[in-house]
Amino acid sequence: MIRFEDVSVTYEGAAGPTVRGVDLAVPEGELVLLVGPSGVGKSTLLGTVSGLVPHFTGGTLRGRVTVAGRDTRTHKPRELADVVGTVGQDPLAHFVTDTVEDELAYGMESLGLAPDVMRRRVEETLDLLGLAGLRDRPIATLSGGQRQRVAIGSVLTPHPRVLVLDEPTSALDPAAAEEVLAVLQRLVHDLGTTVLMAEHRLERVVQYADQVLLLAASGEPPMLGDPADLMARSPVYPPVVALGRLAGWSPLPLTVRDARRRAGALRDRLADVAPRQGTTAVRRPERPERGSRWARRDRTANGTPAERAPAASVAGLAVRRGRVEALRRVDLTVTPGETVALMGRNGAGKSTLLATLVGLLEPTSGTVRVGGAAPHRTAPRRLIRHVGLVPQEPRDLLYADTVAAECTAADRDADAAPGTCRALVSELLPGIADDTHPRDLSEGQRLALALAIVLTARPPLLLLDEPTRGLDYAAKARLVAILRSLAAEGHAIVLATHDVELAAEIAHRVVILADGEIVADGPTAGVVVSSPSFAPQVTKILAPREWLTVAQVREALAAAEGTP
Ligand SMILES: Nc1ncnc2c1ncn2[C@@H]1O[C@H](COP(=O)(O)OP(=O)(O)OP(=O)(O)O)[C@@H](O)[C@H]1O
Ligand SMILES: Nc1ncnc2c1ncn2[C@@H]1O[C@H](COP(=O)(O)OP(=O)(O)OP(=O)(O)O)[C@@H](O)[C@H]1O
Repeated sequence: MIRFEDVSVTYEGAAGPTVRGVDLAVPEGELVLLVGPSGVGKSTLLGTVSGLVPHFTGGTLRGRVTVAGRDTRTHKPRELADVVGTVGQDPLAHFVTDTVEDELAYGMESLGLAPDVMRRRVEETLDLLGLAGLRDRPIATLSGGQRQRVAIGSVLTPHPRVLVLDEPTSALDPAAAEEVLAVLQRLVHDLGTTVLMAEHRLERVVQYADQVLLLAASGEPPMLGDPADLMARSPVYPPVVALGRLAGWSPLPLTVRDARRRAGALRDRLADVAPRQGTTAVRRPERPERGSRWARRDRTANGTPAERAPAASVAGLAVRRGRVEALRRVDLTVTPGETVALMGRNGAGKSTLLATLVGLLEPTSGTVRVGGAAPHRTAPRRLIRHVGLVPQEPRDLLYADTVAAECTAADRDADAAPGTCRALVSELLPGIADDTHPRDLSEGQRLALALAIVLTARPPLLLLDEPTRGLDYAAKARLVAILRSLAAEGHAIVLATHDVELAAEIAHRVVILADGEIVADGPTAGVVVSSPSFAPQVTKILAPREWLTVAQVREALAAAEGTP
């Protein structure tokens, strides 16, 4: 259905091709999962199928890509619209109309479908993706995950034969992600739709893949094959595979269910060991990790010793956004050194709470204090000494023309030593060039830059909205290390996330929001272990014992082998 014939893409100014030697075919009626580290060229390869590369991105495409027999170089994206539906990483860039219902109908209108067909498909899609309650809403008022659902819905309604999806579940809550993947699988099985999808959170998707297309390193030819075979050699793999590799299981299980069946012997080996809380950040580190730039200072960002006064306190908070009561009766205290994961369904109010803590929204009632000040009444230049937010859309933070200029501005705004921000970028994700336009960065690279800009000011309260969108496992591990040493130094961290694996690794505490209210608040293991949606893979595999991460299991096995 999709044919790549000796394809390579070289962007202007790049030393060599970003993707090279792609010569393979994606068969009709299969779901093929594109896997690889951040910045390796996954979006680029997807773009050659939808025609966005090189028509919109620039660069040179060599070789030939055909979709249902049409050459994507000689057909403009809109001439492919009847066969290919594309969802990019940034849903906002994709919307053409103002409301949910119009957006779902738009693609069909441009293809000239009959009004009754359009009507029926819009209704079907609203139900399928849980959007019925939002049908009249202006898109501008939707939460991140709600937008992503609309973007997916809008490409489903015309029933294209091929779907090209770039991280379609990155902003979705765990249950919504499962629903969307089940819908896609049904299209593949029942209608013979062909799906080519890139995704970093392999724990969510690998079990749905008929084949995996692995881009292991930039410029290396990709490999197409059986998911379990390729997971055995891939540099990126989900926790279930990490556990399988650790335990020496072959073939590697890709689902929690398969892993549970194999886990008997592993459970026996772990029977006499209690999960140590120290491997995850559940127990606060007693001293900063050595060797990290983050640990060099033993005082908080504003130069005072870490104090025990709360980094943030919220009492009786309500926030109304238009017609929506986004938060109600919220009480929350975050102390220095504590990492809190804010979880909950799409639209539950997580971003609203972060925006209120950073003064972007005003409380409708109740009080919010950050470092003793009311954020919405504090001047931004003063506020950055207390609190910093990495927004869900890192783009919102980026204004300059180059990575270097962004970093210079960040150093200046934060009164940090020149080079501070740039060093952070390299620490998070090596290999980002100084003169790159932030627009041309890959999603993961852009997040690394936004994060570095905020961290430059070393705010005592650090807020992160979906910080692992677009990050591969290695970048995520580096982020975890950085956040842990910040917490150890006394920074308070609140992260809104759908990434249950991240919460298990790093959070001392999990707060679950539902419909604007806090419905659970407690130590991570206690909150996530009993939840089918929020439990990480290792927990599900080794239940009823409270193991959370592969790192915990690895440490326990090493200790058990070390003892006679
Ligand atoms: N329009 C462009 N002009 C120049 N360079 C680009 C452009 N688009 C992407 N690049 C570069 O090409 C490389 C691959 O980017 P791409 O977005 O394809 O990676 P990716 O594998 O999708 O990454 P991620 O997982 O972070 O989304 C990156 O180094 C990026 O900076
Ligand atoms: N500008 C706005 N006007 C009206 N309603 C809004 C506006 N922004 C957000 N909302 C609504 O407020 C509610 C909370 O949104 P919020 O973005 O805080 O959710 P969230 O938990 O961060 O969701 P997600 O996981 O999808 O990012 C949602 O129902 C959303 O549709």
